Amino acid sequence: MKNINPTKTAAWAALNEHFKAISNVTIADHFKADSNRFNNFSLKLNPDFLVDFSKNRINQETLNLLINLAKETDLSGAIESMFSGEKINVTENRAVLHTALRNKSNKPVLVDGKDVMPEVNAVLEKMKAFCAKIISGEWKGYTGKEITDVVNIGIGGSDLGPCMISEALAAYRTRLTPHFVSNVDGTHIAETLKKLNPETTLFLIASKTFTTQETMTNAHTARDWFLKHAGDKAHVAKHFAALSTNAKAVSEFGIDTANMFEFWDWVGGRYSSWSAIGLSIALAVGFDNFEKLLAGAYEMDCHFRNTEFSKNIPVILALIGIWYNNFYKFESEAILPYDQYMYRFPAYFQQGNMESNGKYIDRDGNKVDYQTGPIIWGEPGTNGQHAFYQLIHQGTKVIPCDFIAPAISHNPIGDHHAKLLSNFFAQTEALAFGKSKETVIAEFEAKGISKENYEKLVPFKVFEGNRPTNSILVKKITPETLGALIAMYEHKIFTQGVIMNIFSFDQWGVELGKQLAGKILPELSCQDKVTAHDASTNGLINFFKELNK
Ligand SMILES: O=P(O)(O)OC[C@H]1O[C@@H](O)[C@H](O)[C@@H](O)[C@@H]1O
Repeated sequence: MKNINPTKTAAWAALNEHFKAISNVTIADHFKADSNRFNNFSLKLNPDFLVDFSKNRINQETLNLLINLAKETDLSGAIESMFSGEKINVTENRAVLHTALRNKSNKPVLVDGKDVMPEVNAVLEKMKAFCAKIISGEWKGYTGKEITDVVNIGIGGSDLGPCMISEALAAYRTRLTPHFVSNVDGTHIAETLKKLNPETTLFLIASKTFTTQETMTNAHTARDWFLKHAGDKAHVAKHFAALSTNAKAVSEFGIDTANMFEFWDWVGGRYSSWSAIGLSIALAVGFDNFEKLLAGAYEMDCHFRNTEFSKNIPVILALIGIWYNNFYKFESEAILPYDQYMYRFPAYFQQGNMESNGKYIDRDGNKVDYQTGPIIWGEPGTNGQHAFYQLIHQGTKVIPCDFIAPAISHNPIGDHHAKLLSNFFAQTEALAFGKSKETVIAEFEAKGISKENYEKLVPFKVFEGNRPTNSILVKKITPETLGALIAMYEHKIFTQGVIMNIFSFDQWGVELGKQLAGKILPELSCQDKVTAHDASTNGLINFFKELNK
């Protein structure tokens, strides 16, 4: 990958000039100027997957210049570097190959001259055989009963993806009930264990490193709970499996390596749901659906790798994001799924995006003087409408939003879905086009309300509009569609990281807190007052100790 400061490119200078010329042009103006705007500013991955980006503050010139930026920063070269297994995660000296995990072409992908596909396929086969045994009931617990519940114990990338995907595909559930324990707060595991019978529970200890404090603490608590009931340590093999890159730590924990599902250091934690970390997904929705998820992601991978930038969905979404974050200085983006099953999707990409691109050091080790990753947040529609959309419509901050919806519901009850989707369509229309003072007045007058009664209310009821959105409308949230959607955001994040000249696949920013927590932990149980920290931290720790006396 070439290290190019995006702000030093000719495209950036041209974008600056273009921004001055266009910043007062509204989304409504853009629609007036182009009667074919919907067709010109929307793309399809396939007949069932549409991305409409027409309700943005862009015109063709904006896109052309942004595409020049992608070309000048060598996005094409970077895409090939990633897919072909180059060690683009430089600070950890690793390749970045979540795409190999769903490489349905099975064409070789080389890391250090060795094809990774045979290992990838072997683990998939092992997962498939394991799922078949557990789901069919052939696998029995220590008292001879079938497994009924699967508890994934992991955190971050070893939790958010498995949980989000298992929930998003809940309509495809097998007979197994999945549970997810992540927080080191004892409440999380305690409340989960209350619902479980040790005779019929399978624990998956999901940790790339198998050293993460939260996960190992929860794993030990789960094992103690299990052994309290089962007694004999020999029974652990029937009830614990590990998903990890660290075979040594797995066997030290006491899990038979026959029950270990391996992945590799070239799979980033937040990109690992496609690997053995996805075992809880495969158990929850069936291995065939897990494979369909991979196939959907592969479709998006091929689109991303082979499509020219002007028609490339993740690239276009990434460029629009850069445009807002850097030129308009809009700081956050909301992801708003109009699908209840997808309720964890925003949280998933909060990690996906913010842990990947929340960085102020560029690939040369210098502090950047431009914006890198945005703040990502969101909730499912329509709940958000009755909570925070007020600010999106009339606040002083502009928040570009992605609206995501399926045309067909898994639960077609009465007119629920029509109502849901009418809101989905209405919101992006309202955000883009708003409501003028004239319309507000006309509405009052149509109701026969006198001017002196409505006059003071008018400013509050005006919506200035011009709030940007993307709409992603798919036929149904199937495993394939979900796989494609996830891969779409992954590649958007990758594209932004490449252009912003940062390393998207490390996460050094999470280390300092862990390091300090490690120092503080023994201080919490010692008798003496602590004095080693700043006045605030000392004061807080000492007050905590007092409260615990
Ligand atoms: O899978 P592991 O090794 O337990 O790591 C879990 C998480 O640990 C966090 O510290 C990292 O920031 C995440 O990226 C990672 O997903």
